[in-house]
Amino acid sequence: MEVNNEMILVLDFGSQYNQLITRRIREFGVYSELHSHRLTIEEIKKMEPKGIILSGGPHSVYGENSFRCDERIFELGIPVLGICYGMQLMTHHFGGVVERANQREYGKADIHVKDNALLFEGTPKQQVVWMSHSDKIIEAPKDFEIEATSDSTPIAAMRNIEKQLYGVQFHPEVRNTEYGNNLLKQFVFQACECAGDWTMANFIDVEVDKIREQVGDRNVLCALSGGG
Ligand SMILES: NC(=O)CC[C@H](N)C(=O)O
Repeated sequence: MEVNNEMILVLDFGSQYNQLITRRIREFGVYSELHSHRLTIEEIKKMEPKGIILSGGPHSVYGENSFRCDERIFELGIPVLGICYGMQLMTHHFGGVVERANQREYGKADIHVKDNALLFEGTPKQQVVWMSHSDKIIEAPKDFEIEATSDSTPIAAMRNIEKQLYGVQFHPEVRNTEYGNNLLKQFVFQACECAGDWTMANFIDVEVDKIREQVGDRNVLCALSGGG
């Protein structure tokens, strides 16, 4: 049986919304896994992800013990989307400026989207997103374009076209972000060029085939039900 191996890797920096990211992507028909930010570059390469998402997280990029990932992921030639803390980490790595703020922005915000913003294709110029952050980016790194702004967060989304890097300060995985699903779909299908023919059903079929090989036809039901 033909198996679709495409996978979007989500690196976990500790946000409470992280399971939702993989859940949404699986709902689009693309397999996605959540893994620790501590994965080594070798482990990541072995997984052959079609794209990588850096999640949000409670830390500040300037903290001494803040979670980090192997920054060589930015050089793999694979599209990367940074969400909130993930975007701040990307900014910090590429020499942009993240401002440490004491005031927290939590709740809905209106953003204004620039023309030709890939992740926002097909959605209105003015849209509502869900923000949950204190720090914010006040200077995008060199070669990054600002794709969306809001009154309180001037760099709400950014992109480096050549390196296929994307960042959003808000949370597209949360339902309160009006076009969040659309944004994740754009990343998965346009930026990462996934085919999206994965379903839970063919995943189970593959497992069944593997079990059948091991235990033979007659015992496969038994093995599946966990009985003996
Ligand atoms: N939700 C997040 O990822 C927050 C990022 C960072 N800790 C901030 O406060 O801005």
